[in-house]
Amino acid sequence: MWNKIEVSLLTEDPLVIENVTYLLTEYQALGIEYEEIDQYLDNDLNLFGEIREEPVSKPISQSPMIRAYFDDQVDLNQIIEQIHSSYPQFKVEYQTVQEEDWQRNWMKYYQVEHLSRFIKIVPLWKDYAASPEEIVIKLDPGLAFGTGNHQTTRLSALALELVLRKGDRVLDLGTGSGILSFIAGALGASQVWGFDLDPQAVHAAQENLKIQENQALNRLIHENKLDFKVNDLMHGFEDQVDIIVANILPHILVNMLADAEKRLAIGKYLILSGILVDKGQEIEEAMEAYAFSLSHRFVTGQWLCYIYQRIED
Ligand SMILES: C[S@@+](CC[C@H](N)C(=O)[O-])C[C@H]1O[C@@H](n2cnc3c(N)ncnc32)[C@H](O)[C@@H]1O
Repeated sequence: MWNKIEVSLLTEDPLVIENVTYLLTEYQALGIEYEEIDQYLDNDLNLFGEIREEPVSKPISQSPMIRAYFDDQVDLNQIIEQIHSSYPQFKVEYQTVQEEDWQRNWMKYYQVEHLSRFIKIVPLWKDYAASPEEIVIKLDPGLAFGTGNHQTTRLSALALELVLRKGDRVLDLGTGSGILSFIAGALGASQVWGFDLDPQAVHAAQENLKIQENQALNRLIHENKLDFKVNDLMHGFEDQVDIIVANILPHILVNMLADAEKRLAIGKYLILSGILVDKGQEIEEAMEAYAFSLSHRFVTGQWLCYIYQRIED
């Protein structure tokens, strides 16, 4: 087992937290935690050790801190450089932590995620007494993006809950941990394909599939209706589906719209998530070139999720 590197990122600007979280996951962070740090400054320096224009003697409220963990094999300098080039306002510190300490912190951080009234994401090591109408997905959150604690996943899950009908065939692009594929399966999809460009994510999804089966959590999720594989978006995919769900960054999403139009019959749904509010217009303009009409637009915090419905050409 490798040791881990714990990277702490402190900012005075809470609005950039979600963006940086997204970046960190793209750089294969193994886990991400948030904390509100009390700032009691009794001198005239701000969080970054600079002289404040207006001296303060009373405690400054709270500042958000992100703590991300990486394997100590990663190129940390490159990651920090990339973060700083987009978000120079972050103060970054890091230290090496022992594997055991990391595990302990990690397990404390992950809790049951109540994605909706019905959909519950439960960390592998947690017990959860579900009521009969609840859907429980057990995941090992250490494996890939998609633990349920990111707003983009939550919005995609809500969109699936809204439009998925029993027997639907679903394509999940950028499957990560497989979370949306499992949700689709549990909601009654008859066949689910989960694709990801990252082989580690596909491996994680396959491992998480075994967890569902071993725990006999949900008889609707089983090997013969879920298929995970490495693929760039929906390249080479030739089946017709009822729903395509994709929680990926907008500049990647736009590359699959033409294929999505071909694989969805009239009345079927395209769910697009992973879109920062200020990128919404870009997606809406791109969608004008295709035979889709906007059915729903969900917003939470800084994130947007669209449900488009296929219409006649
Ligand atoms: C934000 S995560 C979403 C994970 C999960 N579906 C969820 O909703 O929590 C985005 C995933 O898209 C994958 N990805 C990025 N570019 C891709 C591409 N061109 N084709 C397929 N997957 C891609 C990443 O590897 C990552 O696992």
